[in-house]
Formats: sequence, C-alpha cells, structure tokens
Amino acid sequence: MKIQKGYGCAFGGGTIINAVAVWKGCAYAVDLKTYAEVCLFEDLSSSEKSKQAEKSGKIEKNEKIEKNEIKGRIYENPTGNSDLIEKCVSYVLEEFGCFKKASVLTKSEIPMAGGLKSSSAAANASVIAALDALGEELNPEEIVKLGVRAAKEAGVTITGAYDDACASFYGGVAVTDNRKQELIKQEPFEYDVLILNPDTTAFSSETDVSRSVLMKDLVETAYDIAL
Ligand SMILES: Nc1ncnc2c1ncn2[C@@H]1O[C@H](COP(=O)(O)OP(=O)(O)OP(=O)(O)O)[C@@H](O)[C@H]1O
Ligand SMILES: O=C(O)C1=C[C@@H](O)[C@@H](O)[C@H](O)C1
Repeated sequence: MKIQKGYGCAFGGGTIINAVAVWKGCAYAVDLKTYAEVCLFEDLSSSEKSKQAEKSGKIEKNEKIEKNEIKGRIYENPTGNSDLIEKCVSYVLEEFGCFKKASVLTKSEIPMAGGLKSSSAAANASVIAALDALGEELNPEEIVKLGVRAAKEAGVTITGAYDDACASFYGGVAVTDNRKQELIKQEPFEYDVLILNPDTTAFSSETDVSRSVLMKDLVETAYDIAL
C-alpha cells in the first residue's frame, strides 16, 4: 500500500485578552510546540467509486461523495478526544477533492486544556501536516481558518478562538476580531516567560459565557489599549 506522509508544527500560547465576552481578543505565542504527522493511505476502493460516479454523471468533479476516514491519536493522551485533528485533516482533503483513509498523530510539549492554546496548536499543526502529505499549499489565512472551522465543529471553542489560532500560527502577538475572523494587528513579542502550570484542566468549551460577559466593559477597554 502506498503511504504519503506529511509533517506540521505550531506554537502554543497565552491569553492577553480573552475573546469570550466581546468576541475580540489578543493572544501571544510561546515557544512550546505541537507536532503532527499525517499519513494518507491509498484507498483504491473509494477513488474507484468516485471515478465511476463521475463517469456516470451523477456527481460534479470535486463534489463530496463520502466521508474521509480519518483516525486521530494524541501521543500523550491516547484516550483524549481526537475529533479536532481528524476534522482538520478531513477538511484539507475535502478542499482538494481527495477521498482517502488517513491517520493523524500529534505529539505536544503543551499541556492539554491548560490555557496554553493546545487546541490551536494541534489544529494548525494538523492542517499543515495534511497539506504536506498531499503536496499542496494554502495561504496562511486559509490554513488558520480551516483549523478554526474544525475547532468550531469539534465544539472545543466558544468564539472560534481566531486570536489563539493566529498567535499559534504566526508567532508574536495577535489582536483579532473573532466574529469577522480578521487579524487586526500582529507584532513580534520577544520575552522570557515563566509558566505556572497547575495539574488541572479547564476546557474552553465549558466556559461560563454569561459570567465572562459581565466583564465586557473592562474587556473593551483592554482591547482599545491593545490596538
Ligand atoms: N495535542 C493535541 N492533539 C489533539 N487534540 C488536542 C491536542 N491538544 C488539545 N486538543 C484538543 O483540544 C481540546 C482542548 O481545547 P481547549 O481549548 O479546551 O484547550 P486549550 O486550547 O489548551 O485551552 P485555551 O484555549 O484556554 O488555551 C481537547 O479536548 C482536544 O480535543
Ligand atoms: O473558545 C474561545 O473562543 C476562546 C477561548 C480562550 O482561549 C480565549 O483566550 C480566546 O480568546 C477565545
């Protein structure tokens, strides 16, 4: 069986302004990385099926005719939820009209659900690795947006966390409007950081949005200062 492999890597980060209250946020990257490896397996049966369907005129070229079969694994946490990275790979394959079986493995220096952007790093790294495996390219904005789409669909975020995704991909500091998925400002940010990493988890999906919204005026002020 022919296997195409690809590799990707992205940074973790931290929050400067949490976007949950007003959907506008600011995040910075830290030099902790998540690595992803994607393997694409030649799935003759499904590519044969799609060729036949195209020939019979039942579908347009590139139309999605079946789901990709993606198996994800998180090295440090084999029972962890791999939906996010599977969706990232699936969306990349769909983007290029591919129907394949694939696997995606992440290895990370970033603790999961510890406020250090593990999900953004995993998403970006997986999208980059899938593109590398396919031998295809997307521009940086498209890469980040595919990962954000996967994060929303996997239910690991409230606003899509475009701020975190941009910091993770570009490095430095990113100020964003998450509703519009706009990168408002991006700057280098070179500091030593000391990270306190308590042995607890806090999943973004479990954020109490109504409590966050209570701070919206303060968040707006912080955002104006950040601009
Ligand atoms: N290394 C990884 N490999 C694959 N999926 C991961 C990885 N790290 C995180 N995830 C996915 O992201 C989810 C955690 O996302 P969450 O946003 O809660 O954490 P975080 O990104 O570390 O936190 P924050 O957004 O506050 O910085 C996990 O349940 C898992 O689905
Ligand atoms: O899930 C979300 O939308 C977010 C989660 C946190 O990481 C925040 O820091 C980010 O600004 C938005």
